[in-house]
This record gives sequence, structure tokens and C-alpha cells, in this order.
Amino acid sequence: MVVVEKIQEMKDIVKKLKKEGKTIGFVPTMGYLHEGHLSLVRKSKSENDITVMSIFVNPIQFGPNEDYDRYPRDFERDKNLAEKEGLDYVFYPSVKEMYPDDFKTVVSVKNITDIMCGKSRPGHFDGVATVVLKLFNIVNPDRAYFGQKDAQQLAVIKQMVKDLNLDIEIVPCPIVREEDGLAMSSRNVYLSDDERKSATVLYKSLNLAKDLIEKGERDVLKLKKAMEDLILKEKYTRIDYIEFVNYETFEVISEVKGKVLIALAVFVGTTRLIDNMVVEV
Ligand SMILES: Nc1ncnc2c1ncn2[C@@H]1O[C@H](COP(=O)(O)OP(=O)(O)OP(=O)(O)O)[C@@H](O)[C@H]1O
Ligand SMILES: CC(C)(CO)[C@@H](O)C(=O)[O-]
Ligand code: BAL
Repeated sequence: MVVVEKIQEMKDIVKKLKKEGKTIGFVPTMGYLHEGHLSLVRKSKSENDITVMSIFVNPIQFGPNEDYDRYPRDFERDKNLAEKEGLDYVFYPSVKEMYPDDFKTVVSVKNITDIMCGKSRPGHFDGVATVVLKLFNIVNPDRAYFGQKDAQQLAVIKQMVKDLNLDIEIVPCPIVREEDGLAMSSRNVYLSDDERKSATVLYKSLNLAKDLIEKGERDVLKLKKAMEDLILKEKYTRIDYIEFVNYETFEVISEVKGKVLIALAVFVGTTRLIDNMVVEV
């Protein structure tokens, strides 16, 4: 496995691989790898000749009061995990390499970023779209792999690829969970033992909504209320948002119909966790 820190070097490697007719799969991450990330690597390896992962904690997608400084980082640990997985290249640039002092561009996807995480984290998806487009231009992949856990991020990237006519297939990958249902996240390490127990309520609340929908409930207000009640019964929890949207258009809905994404963000202590589920009626 080769670690590449410079943009030009990564571009040169990719150019050579493409000349040899190799297909490239790309897995963008912020590191502190877990099984969720590794599932994307496995999927990419099964569909491409070469897999490149980026590890870059992107400062421009964090708000001023968010956890950029505190975000978990352990490159040696990540390198070992990536190597064991049989990854070909890790792109590991510095902040200066990605954002030189004269950097001036912002990529902004409109409308679908007005709700959910886009509303709670102003500017977040501009930061994501900007860095992902940069990474796409550096790695020039045939396919790129994103987790369904960040469902709104996935929608933003798909929209950007469509709007800007990029020749990249975006491959959504299912959410990988701990045994008790908690979605894997690098941020789970922030949780104390007690908070970790409370955190299982995110997935429980999604399952509650699914059960109620299966029993015939279609009223989103009632479904949200049932989820809120369950979440707030738990210690340490504070709800950021619970949203029901049309899976294709990301429009907020008041009645469950067709393919629906139920998404939520909940603070457990000071840690903000997200999760979601797709239901179809
Ligand atoms: N549990 C998971 N299952 C599947 N994919 C995941 C999971 N967690 C993260 N991913 C995906 O891995 C990619 C990199 O995500 P990232 O590095 O932000 O990890 P993360 O664990 O989600 O971090 P955090 O939750 O702290 O934001 C994204 O496409 C993300 O959707
Ligand atoms: C896509 C991404 C690597 C961009 O920084 C990040 O938002 C993430 O890890 O999901
Ligand atoms: N997985 C999304 C990255 C973030 O929370 O900033």
C-alpha cells in the first residue's frame, strides 16, 4: 500500500493507472477507520482494479463551534487497518496542500441542503461538496463509495455529479451497525459508557417509526411525536432534528407515501450523532 501526500503525485499515479486501462474505485473518509469505512473499501475492491482511500479531516466542513480540533485522528492505526484490507493507495494530504493561502472557490448545492444537517450546520455541505469535487479531480475515479449513514451527504454528492456532468458512478453503501444497533461512527469514541447505552435509542426510535408505519400510521406529526417521546425518555439526549423526506426529492413530507427517508440527529451528552432508515409503503 502506498501513502501519497502530494496532489501532483496522486494525479501522476492515477494518470499512469488509467493509461494501463485500470479502473479506479475511491473511498473518501476523514479517517479514524471503523467497519463502516472498511465495508466501503471491500465493495470498491470487488468492483474496481485499484482502490484509493482519502483520509483528510476537512476543516471547511466544520462550523466554528464544532469538533474540528477534537475530531479523532490516528494515522498509524488507520494505515494498519487499510493495509490489512488490501487497499492500494491512501491519499493523505495536509490542510495546506488542499487549501493553499490563495484558495477561493466554494461549491454549493442548493435546496436539498436547506434542511436537516444543512440547516443545523450552516456551510457544512458547501465544505463537503468543495472538498469532494477537489478529491474527485485529484483521484479521477470511475466509481466513488459513500455510506448511506450520511444520507443527505449522499444526496448532495449525487446532485453535484449530475449537475456538473462528472463521469463518476456514485455507489451508496448500507449502514454498518454495532451489535446493539448503534450506527458505527468515528464520533462514537466521544461517548461515556452511560452515554453509549443511551445512544442506542436513535436506532430504536427509527424502528419504532417503522413498526408504526407497518401498522398503518401515515401521519408524520404522530410518528415524530412517538420518536421524540422515546428519545427524550433516555438520559443525556437532546434532539437536533427528526425529519421525514421523500427519498428521491428530499422534500419534507407530512404523510408517509412511497419511498421515505426518516432521518435524525440527536445530541447524546455533547456528541451529535446521526442515523436514518428508508421505508417504503
Ligand atoms: N456506519 C457506517 N456504515 C456505512 N458507511 C459509513 C458508516 N459510517 C461512516 N460511513 C461512511 O464512510 C465515509 C466516511 O465517513 P466519515 O469519515 O465521516 O466517518 P464517520 O464515522 O461517519 O464520521 P462521523 O460519524 O464522525 O462523521 C462516508 O461515506 C460515510 O457515510
Ligand atoms: C465525504 C467526506 C470525506 C468529505 O470530507 C466526509 O464528509 C465524510 O467522511 O463523510
Ligand atoms: N460524515 C460527515 C462528516 C462530518 O460530520 O463532518
